[in-house]
Amino acid sequence: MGEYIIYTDQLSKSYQNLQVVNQVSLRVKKGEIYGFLGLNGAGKSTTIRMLLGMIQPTSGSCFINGKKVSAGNNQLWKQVGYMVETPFAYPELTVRENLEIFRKLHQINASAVTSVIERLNLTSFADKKAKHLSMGNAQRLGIAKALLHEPPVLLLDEPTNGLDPSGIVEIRELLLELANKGTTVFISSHILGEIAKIATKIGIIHHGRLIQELTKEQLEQNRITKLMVKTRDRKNTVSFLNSLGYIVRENENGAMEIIDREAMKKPDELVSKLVHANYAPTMVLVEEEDLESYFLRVIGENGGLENEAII
Ligand SMILES: Nc1ncnc2c1ncn2[C@@H]1O[C@H](COP(=O)(O)OP(=O)(O)OP(=O)(O)O)[C@@H](O)[C@H]1O
Repeated sequence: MGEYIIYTDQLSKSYQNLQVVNQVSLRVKKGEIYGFLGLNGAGKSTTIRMLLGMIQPTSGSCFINGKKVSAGNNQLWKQVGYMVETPFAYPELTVRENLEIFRKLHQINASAVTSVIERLNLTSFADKKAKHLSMGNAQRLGIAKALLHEPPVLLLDEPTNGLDPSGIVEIRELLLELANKGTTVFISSHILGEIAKIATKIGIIHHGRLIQELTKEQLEQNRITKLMVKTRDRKNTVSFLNSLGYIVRENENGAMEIIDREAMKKPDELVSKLVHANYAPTMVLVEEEDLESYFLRVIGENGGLENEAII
């Protein structure tokens, strides 16, 4: 356990008969950015709330920096900065006043507020009431609060919700900088593309189970390529390809998309079969599976999307 900053052992949570987190064993090392991915309702927030001692697990346990997480462990809060789904703020108070309250509560030095405001690009909103902030800036305030005491561990639930593209880049760079300095970052999202840009490790949770845990490098290796083909007679080409055992779907550009490991290895063979059957391709493209497709494929291989909100 020693080398892990965040460690959970068979962590489980049930509500009535519904098991929402099922024997999740997470291992996160110092300085790692761990991307915790899952569809809506997969169990991400419940796991994060257990890591923060906000919810009692039904069974199993979690440790942060070697200390067991429990509701009464006040020391834990010094180690962890967190932001869970809705960034917490006093709506009638300004950004600065919100941060001041937190600063006094945790006896942090006075300069911390101004520096975190600058860091999160909130200077021009510092005197604005929290209730008048845009969703993206409210999110920044939430992250500012999490960072105020410069904790060694950051737990962020969907931190880029509501941020515009430049805000997403800013937060990404900030998290990378923090991780480079040794902060351990645990970040949940349902958008793999965004997480993959910064995460050094990725865990995929589905129906409460951790179905895959892999490093950035493994993710690259596991991504499969796909073959895209266009012909002049799409309908019959699809039937022909189906008769050969290929699963074909139409993509948004009207091309036929074939995901098949064997076909990828020898795209020329597939093309020559098409030519011989009089379905000569007007376009052939080999494309690497995008991260979103990878995520959905892994989930599909583990029980599929039934009863899920599609992301
Ligand atoms: N207090 C509760 N009582 C009953 N069921 C709950 C409770 N809290 C969460 N759940 C259920 O647990 C499941 C997991 O919820 P959770 O919020 O952990 O998912 P999530 O992965 O964070 O989803 P999202 O991306 O939508 O936030 C959901 O089916 C949810 O309805």
